[in-house]
Amino acid sequence: MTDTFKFELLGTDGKARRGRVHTAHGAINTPAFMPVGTAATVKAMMPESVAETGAEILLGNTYHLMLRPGAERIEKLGGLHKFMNWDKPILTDSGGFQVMSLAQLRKITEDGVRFRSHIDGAYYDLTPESSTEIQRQLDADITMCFDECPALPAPKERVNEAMQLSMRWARRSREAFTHRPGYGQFGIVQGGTEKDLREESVEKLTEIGFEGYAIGGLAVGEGQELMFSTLDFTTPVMPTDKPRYLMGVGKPDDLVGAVARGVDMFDCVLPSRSGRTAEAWTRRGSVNLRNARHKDDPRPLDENCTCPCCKNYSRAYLYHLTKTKEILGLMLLTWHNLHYYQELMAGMRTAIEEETFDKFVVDFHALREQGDI
Ligand SMILES: Nc1nc2c(CCNCC3CCCCC3)c3[nH]c(NCCc4ccccc4)nc3cc2c(=O)[nH]1
Repeated sequence: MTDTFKFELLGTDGKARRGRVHTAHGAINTPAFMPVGTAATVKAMMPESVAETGAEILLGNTYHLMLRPGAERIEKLGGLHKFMNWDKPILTDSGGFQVMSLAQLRKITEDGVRFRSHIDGAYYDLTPESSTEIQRQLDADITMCFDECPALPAPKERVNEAMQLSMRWARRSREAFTHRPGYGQFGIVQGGTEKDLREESVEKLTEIGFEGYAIGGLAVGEGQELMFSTLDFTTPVMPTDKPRYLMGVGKPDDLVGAVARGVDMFDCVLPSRSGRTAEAWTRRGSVNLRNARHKDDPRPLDENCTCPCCKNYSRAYLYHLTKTKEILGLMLLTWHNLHYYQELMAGMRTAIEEETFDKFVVDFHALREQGDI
């Protein structure tokens, strides 16, 4: 446990960084991948299994939890850590992004967002103040600013409007934040793929001052090349002594490319969601367990993987579980994918420490070109 929120930069290799974030509920080694626990659970996983994969922090979600079971209820029950039996750090997103992607109807005004719940059709409001308060009630170690993330492609004028609104909301979020030892709030850089807008957004957020800075507004349809080129001119102007969190990213090769461009933290539904759609991620690429070619295959998913799925089960068995829609299939594939993502991050942390990150990247891509896995 620690009493102050802080980021230690432990080493660098090129633009790649090795660090450690200290929070009220413990430390997070970076580069870090944060599994997503949308409705206070990482789907198909027990919390102790999530910890066993190596995850040191997971994500909760303001949008889902405010609708059901309600932030007040979770607060009364002792907060999200107790509610979901996870005693390590939790980061909660501010809900704005989920409103735009999930709610039936929504109206954005200067004050915030009014939306209709996708669950019961009732109307709700989310503002920088109410989002920040809900995240406090959830007792999140890391709170995200309330922002507006425009879908891409979008005209520069639209991207600028969303960025300027998000910067005004960032100041309101900061003013509503309750400073407590070990708890931090991250600003979210917006600006689409526009260099000048990204630079202005970083400038405005660092003027307000946060414990960390997220790069939002990406992984929304711009493609990997534009995402990487945006990182190329955004991370260099971000504070070096604070964590950088790229939101919603991503596939394994996205993670490697973004770490190489100076990103420290990531979250994505991909490893858990694809675990439920029978897609397994391995060091040699992805494997679709619905494919009949696995029907008689006695080999594990990945001979080199040490997860319970690869140690004890064959592809033939995983194919069987997939075809029969057995719950164990979801559990094993989710566990494998989260384990693989954590192994990938651990490998990058070691490579940066040993200053062999360039070789890590070469080996990572070479393995994936072999195909036929
Ligand atoms: N505030 C905020 N959040 C963003 C998010 C949500 C990050 N995940 C939260 C997490 C909380 C718990 C519930 C789940 C979500 C993003 N996700 C993506 N791409 C995802 C692209 C993607 C990747 C794989 C599958 C589907 C979609 N771009 C994002 C941009 C922003 C942004 O600017 N502002």
